[in-house]
Amino acid sequence: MPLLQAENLSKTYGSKRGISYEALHQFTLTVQQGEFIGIMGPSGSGKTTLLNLLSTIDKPSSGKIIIHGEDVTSFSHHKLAKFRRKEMGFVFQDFNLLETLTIGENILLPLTLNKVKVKEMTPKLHIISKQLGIEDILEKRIMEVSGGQMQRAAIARALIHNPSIIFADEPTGNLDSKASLQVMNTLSHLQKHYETATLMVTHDPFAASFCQKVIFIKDGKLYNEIHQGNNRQTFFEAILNMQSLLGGNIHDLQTVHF
Ligand SMILES: Nc1ncnc2c1ncn2[C@@H]1O[C@H](COP(=O)(O)OP(=O)(O)OP(=O)(O)O)[C@@H](O)[C@H]1O
Repeated sequence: MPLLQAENLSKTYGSKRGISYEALHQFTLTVQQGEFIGIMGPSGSGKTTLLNLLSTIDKPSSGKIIIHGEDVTSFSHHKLAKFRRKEMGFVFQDFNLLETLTIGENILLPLTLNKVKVKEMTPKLHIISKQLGIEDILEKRIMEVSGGQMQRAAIARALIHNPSIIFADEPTGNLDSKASLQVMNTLSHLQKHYETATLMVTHDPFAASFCQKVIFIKDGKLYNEIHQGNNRQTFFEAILNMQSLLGGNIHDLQTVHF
């Protein structure tokens, strides 16, 4: 059974003046356990809309989302919130870490919200922070660490409760190329290690080259999908080609060191 199945998802946004806009049209997608999928497409093509629907943050206008065999579109608000806390992890472009907490306390948040006992939390924090190379900064606050360290802390927070799926929205959007490489290396290594499916929206072909598969969206519909195969450099070039077919951004054609 697939981990997630989205069937004929459509989303129409309405405005107060009565003008409506269909951002996503009958979109179908299957995600297997542990799969790492990139979502790309021109600005306004519907990527964030799709991520918000699949992560149950927003409701589709029509269509179904089945996760672990359950139709989550029929869940109550309360049941969805609980389901998200248990099954999902989130990584954002601007890290979304709380300034008043230390890095360690930020990473522990999902366990705190799930009411896990303190004595169970400590070993989990130790393991995940070591895997991400941030065990020395757990006592520090957000202002005292680099962007790359913040994003690695956010990845630790997304993984610490062993979710079945991570949703990442432009995780390298605020990072320089060295930090992007570190973040993508650790994210792809750990999602494999924990068999956590990962859906990542990105404009960055270098980040996308770490995925097993990239789907391209145009005008709210699936345009194409390409698979990594064995060579990340070749996959990166295939992503660039697809982006130029779609009218990609010239800034994406940067020099990348593999
Ligand atoms: N709340 C909303 N109300 C009305 N229209 C919206 C709303 N959210 C998004 N849209 C429209 O839906 C379309 C898809 O938006 P979406 O944010 O999903 O695109 P995107 O591919 O993520 O774009 P970007 O790469 O620029 O972030 C756009 O035309 C956008 O203007």
